[in-house]
Amino acid sequence: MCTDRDTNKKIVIAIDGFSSCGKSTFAKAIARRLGYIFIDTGAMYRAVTLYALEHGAIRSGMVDEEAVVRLLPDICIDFRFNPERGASDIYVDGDRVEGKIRTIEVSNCVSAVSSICEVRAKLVAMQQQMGRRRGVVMDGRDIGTTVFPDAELKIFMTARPSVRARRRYDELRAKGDEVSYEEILQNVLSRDKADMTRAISPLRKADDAVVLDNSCMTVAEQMEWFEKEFRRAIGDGR
Ligand SMILES: Nc1ncnc2c1ncn2[C@@H]1O[C@H](COP(=O)(O)OP(=O)(O)O)[C@@H](O)[C@H]1O
Ligand SMILES: Nc1ccn([C@@H]2O[C@H](COP(=O)(O)OP(=O)(O)O)[C@@H](O)[C@H]2O)c(=O)n1
Repeated sequence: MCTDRDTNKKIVIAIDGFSSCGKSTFAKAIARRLGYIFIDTGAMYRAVTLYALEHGAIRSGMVDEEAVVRLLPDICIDFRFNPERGASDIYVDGDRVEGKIRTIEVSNCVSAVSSICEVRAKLVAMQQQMGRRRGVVMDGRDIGTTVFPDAELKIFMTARPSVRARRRYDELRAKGDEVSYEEILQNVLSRDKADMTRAISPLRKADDAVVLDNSCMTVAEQMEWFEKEFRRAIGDGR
């Protein structure tokens, strides 16, 4: 284990990777371990998508990019710490939307919304502002490449698509969502493709990121792996 002395040096930890591989779960556990702030940037793209759905900028699954851009100045996003969850919940215009942003309807439109240049510019600026004092763990698709290219520790997460789809399926079914495994797998695969091939800040491993494939790892095993990487990042040779 690292000592308190080690953790005094606050760094930025960037976690990027494919959809549903456990980025937020891992990032949250790291933030708790270090007393850092955890920021789920995917939740921000999902919140914009939900707002667009609720304000007519997405109809029958078709995203009207110009309409989304027109709505952008009105979308007020913030995070508030929820002691019950031990993490922050996301709010839009003062409403807690945590439960509404993880539906399959939002998942099916979010990659199209996140490819819009103006959306990325607004959210990246907010993310950079939130991490300006360091001491943050941020997860997403472009944290190590675009948001914090100077992050001291960059982790690129992956897991087999079937494993990722199964995890997300189990999670949604446990919440009572009537989804099929096949529909979740298709969503995971199509989002990966869209996120990797978009023009602006596509999903890719930063050259200096370390890869974590957690297909066969428990969260506890991931934390053991993390301790070593963290010590390396803060320059503690033990
Ligand atoms: N190492 C793991 N082993 C098994 N299930 C996991 C693991 N990490 C995360 N999960 C589960 O997988 C699902 C997706 O995790 P999440 O952190 O939301 O992924 P992401 O942020 O990459 O979309 C959640 O239900 C979570 O509890
Ligand atoms: N930094 C980020 C984070 C998410 N996103 C987009 O937002 C979507 C949802 O992100 P997420 O992290 O909630 O996705 P899951 O891995 O939880 O399914 C992704 O599929 C991307 O299209 C992004 O473009 N850049």
